[in-house]
Amino acid sequence: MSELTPEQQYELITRGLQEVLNPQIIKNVLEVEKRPLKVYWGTAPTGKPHCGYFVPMVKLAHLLKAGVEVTVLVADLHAFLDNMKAPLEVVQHRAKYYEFMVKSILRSINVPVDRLKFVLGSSYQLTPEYTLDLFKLSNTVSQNDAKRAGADVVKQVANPLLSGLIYPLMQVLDEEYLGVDVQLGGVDQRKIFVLAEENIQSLGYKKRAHLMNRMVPGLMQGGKMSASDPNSKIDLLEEPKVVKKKINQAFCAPGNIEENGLLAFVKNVISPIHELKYGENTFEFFIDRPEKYGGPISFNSYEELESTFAKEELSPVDLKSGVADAINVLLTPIIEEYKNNKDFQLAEVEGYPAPQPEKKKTKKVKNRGSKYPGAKELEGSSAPLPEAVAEKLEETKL
Ligand SMILES: N[C@@H](Cc1ccc(O)cc1)C(=O)O
Repeated sequence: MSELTPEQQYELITRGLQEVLNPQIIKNVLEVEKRPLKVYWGTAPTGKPHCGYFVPMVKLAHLLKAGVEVTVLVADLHAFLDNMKAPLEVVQHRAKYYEFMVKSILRSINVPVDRLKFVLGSSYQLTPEYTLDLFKLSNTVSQNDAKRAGADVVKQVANPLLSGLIYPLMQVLDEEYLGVDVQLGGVDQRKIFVLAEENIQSLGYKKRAHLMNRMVPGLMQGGKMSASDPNSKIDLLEEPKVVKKKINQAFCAPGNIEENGLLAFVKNVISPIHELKYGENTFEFFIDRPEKYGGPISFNSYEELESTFAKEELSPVDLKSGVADAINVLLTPIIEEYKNNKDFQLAEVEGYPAPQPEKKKTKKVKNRGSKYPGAKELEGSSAPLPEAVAEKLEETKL
């Protein structure tokens, strides 16, 4: 159990978030029930994770520090249902890459990963019980409401498929089947969270609280860091020189602190990571500025960096160089781990770790009050890669 007081736990759990829905549910667990809070964060393995991933990772770090029991849902079926962003045959294999990535990022910011539980969506979402609940929910939620709920999450296309309506309903059910008190996600998940709050009780299940992270703005003007626009994002395995190049091309006008994806990244990613790594209220931001522009300079608080930039005492070129260096420092340990881990590399290239037909390592999840005790942990789940899948993978390479 955590040595923190309920107030300290609550502060860590909600630190830096954009919004919290139903905070009283969280407070009740911490203050009245006095047991560890259970939270899940879901991710659909649709492509290569980018630097925006640091935001939920920082939050998971806060949650673990606060003594929360954290489950990471690798939502393979959701990746499939999201307009086939990942074909069914491929998606489970790609899930492994996501698990490596999440663990690697957390280790890179000094967060122990042994208390994290990974669950693969398809391990419980195909059970008769879940299916029946899905049918029940589809009798409660209107097509319009389901469509609206998915609007910021499900890829919007000219001829929307029915799967886009099923997607949000399943995200609602996951809260119950993962046995949690709270769901965490980016603020882009808000409409699905509200759908859950409004409908889950119709199935006789309890309403959950919702924690919402800020979105990391993209590097170009306007919009969020998006997997579908390569210039707006930096991949987690990006080469240092590519990082420099992309940051150099980023939108950043002198003195403009409002539309500034770089400052937002420092504020929402680099600053909380420094706090996690070096202790509360620690911020060190160094810019190796050439002598002719004033020489090297460092900042001890984000506010100082921001106000110096606002006063135009720090130029966009120099800010960019500092941010690129800081990002490369963040990525180095992840790239190192990737280079040293064959399974991680295979998972990236093929979306799949080496086949191990003999040893079936699938573990049963200890039932921590989850609805479906058969939910499998993702670790070690593997099946041989059929030829057809290998071909599909080739076609759909990230
Ligand atoms: N909707 C989430 C993924 C997700 C899927 C299912 C869940 O239960 C939770 C989250 C995303 O956009 O990344």
